[in-house]
Amino acid sequence: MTKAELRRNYKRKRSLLSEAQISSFNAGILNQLLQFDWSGNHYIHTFLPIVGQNEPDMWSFITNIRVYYPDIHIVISRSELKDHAMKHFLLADNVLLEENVWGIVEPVDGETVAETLLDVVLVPLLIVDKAGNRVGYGKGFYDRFLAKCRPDCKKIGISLFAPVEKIDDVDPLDIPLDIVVTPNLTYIIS
Ligand SMILES: Nc1nc2c(c(=O)[nH]1)N(C=O)[C@@H](CNc1ccc(C(=O)N[C@@H](CCC(=O)O)C(=O)O)cc1)CN2
Ligand SMILES: Nc1ncnc2c1ncn2[C@@H]1O[C@H](COP(=O)(O)OP(=O)(O)OP(=O)(O)O)[C@@H](O)[C@H]1O
Repeated sequence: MTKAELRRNYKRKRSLLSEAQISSFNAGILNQLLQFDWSGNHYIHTFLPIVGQNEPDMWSFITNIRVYYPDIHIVISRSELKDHAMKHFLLADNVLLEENVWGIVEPVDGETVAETLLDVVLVPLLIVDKAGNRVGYGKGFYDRFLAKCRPDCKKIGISLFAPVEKIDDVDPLDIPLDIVVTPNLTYIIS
C-alpha cells in the first residue's frame, strides 16, 4: 500500500480506539520499553504525545528513566511550522511547556541540544513496515531531524499497531528505523 493509503487507514484505526484499548496499548509499550537496558545512553530524545490523536503516552517512560537512570538526559523538541524543522531542548525540571497548534506539548525555551549528541530517538508514527520505513503526518519533520543524527543513533519507532508487510512508495529521503516497539512485541530491524 502507499503512504497516503496507510496514513488514511491508520489515522482512522487510531481514532476508533476505546479508552480501555489505549490504556492497555500504552501499558504494553511501556512494558516493552522497560525491557531494554538503557544504561550507556547519555541523551534520549522522545516525542510528547498528541493526546487528541491517541498517540502513545511517553510520560510514564520519562518518569521511569528519571527514577532508574538519573544520569540520562531526556530531550524534547519544538517544531517550526514555517520550515518543518525541529529544535531540541533538555527536559529539565524548570523547563516551561506550552501546547502548540497541533496539541503537542513543547518547551518554550531552555538548554538546546545538538542532534549529534543523541544516542536514542523515540519516533512517533502512524504505521511502519517490516523494513522499518515509517508513515507519519507527511510533513517530513522526522526525516529532516533523523538525517542530522549520528549514524549510530538508535532510531526506535513507537507503534500502536504491528508493522505492515511493505510500504510501496518509500522515498530516498526516508530514514528507516532500527527497532519498532509495539504493545506486544519489539521488532529488531537491523
Ligand atoms: N507527538 C508528536 N510530535 C511530533 C510529531 C508527531 O507526529 N507526533 N511530528 C511528526 O512529524 C512533528 C509534528 N508533525 C505534525 C505534522 C502535522 C500535524 C497536523 O497537520 N495536524 C493536523 C491534523 C492531523 C490530521 O491530518 O489528522 C491538526 O492537528 O490540525 C501535526 C503534527 C514533530 N513533533
Ligand atoms: N531530509 C529532508 N530534507 C528536505 N525534505 C525532506 C527531507 N526528508 C523528507 N523530506 C520531505 O518531506 C516530505 C514528507 O515526507 P514523508 O511523506 O516521508 O513524511 P512523514 O515521514 O510521513 O512525516 P513526518 O516525518 O512529519 O512524520 C516529502 O516531501 C519529503 O521529500
